[in-house]
Amino acid sequence: MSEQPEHPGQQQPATVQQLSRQPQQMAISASTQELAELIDLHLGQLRPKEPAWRVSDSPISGRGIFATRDIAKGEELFREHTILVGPTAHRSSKLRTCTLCYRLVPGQTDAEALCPAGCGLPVCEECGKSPRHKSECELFLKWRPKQTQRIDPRSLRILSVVRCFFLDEQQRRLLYAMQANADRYYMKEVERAAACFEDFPREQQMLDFFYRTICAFNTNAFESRSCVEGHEVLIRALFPLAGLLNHQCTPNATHHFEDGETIIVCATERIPCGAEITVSYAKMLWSTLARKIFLGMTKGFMCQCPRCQDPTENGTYLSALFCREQGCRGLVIPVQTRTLQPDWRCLTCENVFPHAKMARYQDFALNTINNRINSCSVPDMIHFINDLCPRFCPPSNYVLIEAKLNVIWRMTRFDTDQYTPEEVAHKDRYREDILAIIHKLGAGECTLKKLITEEIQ
Ligand SMILES: C[S@@+](CC[C@H](N)C(=O)[O-])C[C@H]1O[C@@H](n2cnc3c(N)ncnc32)[C@H](O)[C@@H]1O
Repeated sequence: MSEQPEHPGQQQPATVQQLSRQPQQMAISASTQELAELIDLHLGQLRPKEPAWRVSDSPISGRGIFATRDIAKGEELFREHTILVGPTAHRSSKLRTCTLCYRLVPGQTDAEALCPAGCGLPVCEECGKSPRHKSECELFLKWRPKQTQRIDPRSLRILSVVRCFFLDEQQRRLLYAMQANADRYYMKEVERAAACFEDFPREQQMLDFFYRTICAFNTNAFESRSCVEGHEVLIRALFPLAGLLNHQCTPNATHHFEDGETIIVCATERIPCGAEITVSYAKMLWSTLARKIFLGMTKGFMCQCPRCQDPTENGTYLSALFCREQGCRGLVIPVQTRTLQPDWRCLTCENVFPHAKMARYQDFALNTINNRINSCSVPDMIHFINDLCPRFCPPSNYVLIEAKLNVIWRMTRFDTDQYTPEEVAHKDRYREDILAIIHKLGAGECTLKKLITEEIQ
């Protein structure tokens, strides 16, 4: 459920193997009814008097959220505070960010940003005096951090998990009522954190508690990007209600963050009474195979939604590649929809091609276009999209669409006035192309549409 998933790539054999083993789910300690009650308590004042939704068992998977009346397009469905949150602590992020208010801590060095008590957590002067930091500081001090002059991303990342210590009884029940897909690999996060302390807890019960929390994070968490005093903050957060939203590739709802710790879910389409409310965990414009690989690898399921079952993807042909038969430049699309290694058929000459061959063409397009995205200026990118790509990639193919999106982002977010009128006209045309795809997919007022029409930044 992350905001900007990384591209899953295509057809590495390991991926296919990984996908064939479904993750085991850890025991869930509450019935759907109990879960619904715990969620009501968790929402507190944010629970509307008459919610437009209810929690119930889902035909898609496990539990889900359903409309209790007709919901209008664009309507806000709910807003919710997180129960567990902390910095993602990616190496690329600014680590000198206060762990409570997320402001950049003044100073030039890590040492200046770290809590003077030696707990190893960056914290601003004000938050350093708060009872919340005091309890976290005491716990980290007890474990004896090895690094006291440098911020260690491994110990910073475990903070969101360690915060499960400070949940009250009711919140713990809620945490244990959330789905948690097990994967022994997740234990690595605990091991990496343990290496940062002299006395990290070793008791099995404690390690199990951390492990389950990490599994709940990896199954349900949102990675939110927000802007605090002009600097970008990346945090991962668990929202028990939003975490119940199941996935559809063309969903009827979307989310955004008010601040990193509050999520807002809105309808992108009219949702009839009784329908399940869904969001997308993958990028809207990826091809079906790219989405399948990503969802299989990160969430352990194969989506069976209507879009996944339509080889034309509502006539968008996001997967299409060129036919390489002599004299034919028809569009080739995957035939079967329930496999990761479909046959592909040309819509013009009707020849059928094995997946391995088409996967090579797709990989070539992906790598070539990604290399350009990473190395080209905007004018070069426009020339590449308009004049070179059409030689090897149909205009409908999703990697070419991603390249157009990249040009739009760069032209609207950075140095907006340095482009020629022709370049701006190309950008506007790309935007129209993408809006037409969003329309064909039936994606309504999705976040992507709002982003490219600059309704939101
Ligand atoms: C964030 S949870 C969604 C809520 C979950 N259904 C529950 O009962 O708590 C994500 C998990 O739900 C399941 N899921 C969500 N969407 C799905 C879909 N379209 N098809 C199959 N499983 C899905 C997968 O097991 C996934 O790992």
